[in-house]
Amino acid sequence: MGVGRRMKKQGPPPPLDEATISMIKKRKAAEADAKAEGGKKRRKAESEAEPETKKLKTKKANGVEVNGKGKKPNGAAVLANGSKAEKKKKPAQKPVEPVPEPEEDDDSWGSGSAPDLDEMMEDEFGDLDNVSEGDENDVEKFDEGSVFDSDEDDHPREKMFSDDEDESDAEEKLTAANIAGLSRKLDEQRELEEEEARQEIQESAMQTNIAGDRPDIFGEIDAAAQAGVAPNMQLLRNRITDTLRVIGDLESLGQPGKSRADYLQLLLADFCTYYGYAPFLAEKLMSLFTPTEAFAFFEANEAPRPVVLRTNTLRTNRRTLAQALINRGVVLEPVGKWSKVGLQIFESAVPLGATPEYLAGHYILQAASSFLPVMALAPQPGERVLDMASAPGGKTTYISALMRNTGSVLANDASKVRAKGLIGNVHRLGCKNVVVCHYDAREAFPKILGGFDRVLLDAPCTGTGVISKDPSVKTNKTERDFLAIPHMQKQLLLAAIDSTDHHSKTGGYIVYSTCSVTVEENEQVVQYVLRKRPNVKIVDTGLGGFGSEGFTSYMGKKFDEKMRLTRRYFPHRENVDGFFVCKLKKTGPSPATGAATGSTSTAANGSKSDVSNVSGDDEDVDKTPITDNDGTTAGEAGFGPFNDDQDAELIARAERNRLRRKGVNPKAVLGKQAKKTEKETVEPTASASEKEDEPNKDTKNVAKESKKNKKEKEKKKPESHSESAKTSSSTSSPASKKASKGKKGQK
Ligand SMILES: C[S@@+](CC[C@H](N)C(=O)[O-])C[C@H]1O[C@@H](n2cnc3c(N)ncnc32)[C@H](O)[C@@H]1O
Repeated sequence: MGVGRRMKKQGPPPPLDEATISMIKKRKAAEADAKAEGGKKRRKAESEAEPETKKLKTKKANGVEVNGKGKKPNGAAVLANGSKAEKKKKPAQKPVEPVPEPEEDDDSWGSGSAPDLDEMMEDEFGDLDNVSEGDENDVEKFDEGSVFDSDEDDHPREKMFSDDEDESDAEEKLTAANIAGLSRKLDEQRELEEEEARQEIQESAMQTNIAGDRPDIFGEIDAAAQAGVAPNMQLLRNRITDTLRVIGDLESLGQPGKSRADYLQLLLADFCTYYGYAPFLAEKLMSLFTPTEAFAFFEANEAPRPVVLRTNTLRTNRRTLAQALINRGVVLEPVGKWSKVGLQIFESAVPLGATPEYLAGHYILQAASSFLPVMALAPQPGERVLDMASAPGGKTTYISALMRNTGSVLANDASKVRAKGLIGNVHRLGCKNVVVCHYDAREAFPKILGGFDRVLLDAPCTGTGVISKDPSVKTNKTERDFLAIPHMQKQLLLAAIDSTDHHSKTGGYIVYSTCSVTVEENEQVVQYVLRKRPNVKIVDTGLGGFGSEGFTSYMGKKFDEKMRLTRRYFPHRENVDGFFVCKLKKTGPSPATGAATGSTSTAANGSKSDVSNVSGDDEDVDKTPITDNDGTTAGEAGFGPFNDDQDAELIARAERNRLRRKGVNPKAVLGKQAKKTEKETVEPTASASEKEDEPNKDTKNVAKESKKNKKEKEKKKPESHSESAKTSSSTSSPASKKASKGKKGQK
């Protein structure tokens, strides 16, 4: 694994890793000091403290509650004892928190207020303990502050993260091996930073002509162009930094006759050459930032984001998983306080996609930013959730885990091939509440099914937030893509809204997300649906202060004021993939624009939903195939309507296999069944009418009466006899058929 680059600082602030590494470093140094003081001294201190320790040990070993945190298993006590010394260092080791958690009073550590025993025992995994040990207050506070819907306080909330909680404060400690690994990585990183600093000094030495002078940057370009040589990348980079400096102080550094626009144009051209972007895309991306920040963004796109995995709480918990992976030589850390299930990987001696834990579904490799839409969705146990564009299922399986395998998740993806990968993940991670289908979501929802409590639309997008993963985005997207893809996103989001049950007691929420940073695919899409669907409003994502606010204006366009409640994430700011998350609350039924097709939909709870067919919207739906981030085209894998015959054959085969597994001969059972069915289809009307007649004697009497009348009529009209006999034979039972045959024979 290319650790060096992953460990690299990627612009201020780098929340995912730096703070924790220095914390580990400090801890290691403190441990080394302690060691140097000598084992004897420590042993002496320990033997002095033994009576106290023993008491605590015995208490824990017996499962006695400590500070109301609930019983602990016997095995935990030994480790708890072992980690005592480190816990006392905790106040000095407080890591940077990208998302402040309301229940944690960080200042209390510094202000000298005495933390209680459990606080003393907290470490990086300490965020898990409060919940797992049944401290409901802390859980509720966490949920309100960082995950749950802002306006859901009326509803008693289920604790969302208890599944991923760990019990033993002792096991909170990373092993010595992990600490050593992290420390080694830190040393490497320090060397790398020193090298970078040396290079920067060299660079600035080369730029001596800048200081006080007005650098002739444009002249340099002309000279290079005249010489007809390929640009020297180092010089190009220098010119970028020079240009930025001039733009920052145009008055004293700008060339006479050159405007800010000239310098920006030059900067854009240099960005394109240096980083290899199509000019229109570089311009689009540049327009999101100040020139200096744009540089940081382009720079961050050149380095991979940290490798992160999500603990599958349906199978294990984060501490157990961390320990198992550490034992396999993986160097890791919790991803940050904002997530209780993420682990950031620094180094691994084994392929992370092939460990026994991976194969057993204990985790999924998933970008940190893609946790966020699911956290914003905040699915509740027992709900009906639709994941509209779900393959390969990173978010679906997280939804399923948060719902603790209850309720139902309909995981849809237009691509059949990708849906297969999704099925693989669903099985591996043990998600039993997921149903997979592959429709074009614009057509299928809510037409086929609607009335969901929550809908996630993690929309197909241009992928401008994940350029570090897929650099081809720099050149393979056209200006047309930035019209066609937002168009599709709008249609999908309308479908998502119309598929949501505004009456839902627990939900009525829609989360829209993309891994793109352009305004066209984010704020503009949301603004469009707000106009088309006045029955939705933007609500707080519940993701706290992590990320930046969405734009309320862009290039002269004004957006809804609440757009600031949406969240943007950038590689250079949060050190995660570029991402956009918006949460909407449905407040009333959608306008019935579906009248064009006259369709009504079935709600996920079986009732008829307030359908409004998206295709009935007053816009044309552009069905041009759109390429996904991975280069495949949605629906290219033969997406189409269900094939009933094919399905029947598949169902029959599955049934035969099921019987064989049970040791039953399918021919015997199915043969009998087939005969029975055949029999029933020959005489369906008679038997059905018999059954219908049974409960009501009056009906029987009426039937007898009418038979009598018929017979009388037949006697009166012998010429019509043969006809009525035909009719009766087609609807009567075999017995009556025999009788009628007999009569005929008699005749
Ligand atoms: C960003 S990816 C989804 C990633 C997924 N949510 C996850 O977390 O693993 C977008 C997905 O949308 C699917 N897609 C594209 N057009 C679609 C459509 N019209 N209806 C449903 N899905 C579509 C693509 O096949 C692709 O898998």
